[in-house]
Amino acid sequence: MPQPKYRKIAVLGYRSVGKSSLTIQFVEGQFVDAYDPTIENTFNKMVSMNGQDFNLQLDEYSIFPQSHSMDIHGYVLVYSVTSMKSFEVVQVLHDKLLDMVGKIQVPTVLVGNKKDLHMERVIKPEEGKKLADSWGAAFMESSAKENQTAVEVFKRIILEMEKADGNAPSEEKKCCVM
Ligand SMILES: Nc1nc2c(ncn2[C@@H]2O[C@H](COP(=O)(O)OP(=O)(O)OP(=O)(O)O)[C@@H](O)[C@H]2O)c(=O)[nH]1
Repeated sequence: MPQPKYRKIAVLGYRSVGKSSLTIQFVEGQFVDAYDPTIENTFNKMVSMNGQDFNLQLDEYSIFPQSHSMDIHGYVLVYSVTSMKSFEVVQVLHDKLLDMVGKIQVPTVLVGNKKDLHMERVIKPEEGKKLADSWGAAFMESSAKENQTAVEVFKRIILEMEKADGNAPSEEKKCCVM
């Protein structure tokens, strides 16, 4: 068994889009209904994907992570499908982070969260997909109420980081959360 790979992932987005909820759903398997504003928070989780263990550090930020940016391996950029403002903010964040890392592409998953709130939706899936395509990033919609979509988000960013390392998958990878 190869050594676990340590991977640091930044979860970024406008306030109240569900960064904490998605991360907690992935790490602890539960949905927290209360809103507890976070400025910065860190979680750790071991995940196994296709025979490789990943020791994930998940850093959630509501402000831009100026000083920590250099050692981040992948970005989960979150907006809420119910908030136009959050969709605008995620574009600003993406521009800023490319400027900061000085690359034209970094492993990124764009996530449209709160997809369960059908009546309040203002951003269509196609709009999110189009934006992610323009970045060369992956796109997903999620609901932090469903464990499966939260797991998919983090499975996807692992895949994007592996691709950036030249480890493109030959087939659909299996992911199991430990
Ligand atoms: N219906 C629904 N509510 C959600 C979802 N994700 C988060 N929420 C709710 O939205 C509110 C904000 O969620 P948080 O996870 O605290 O959002 P955040 O992005 O971490 O917020 P900040 O800490 O301010 O940056 C909470 O009341 C959550 O319960 C979702 O997918 N669906």
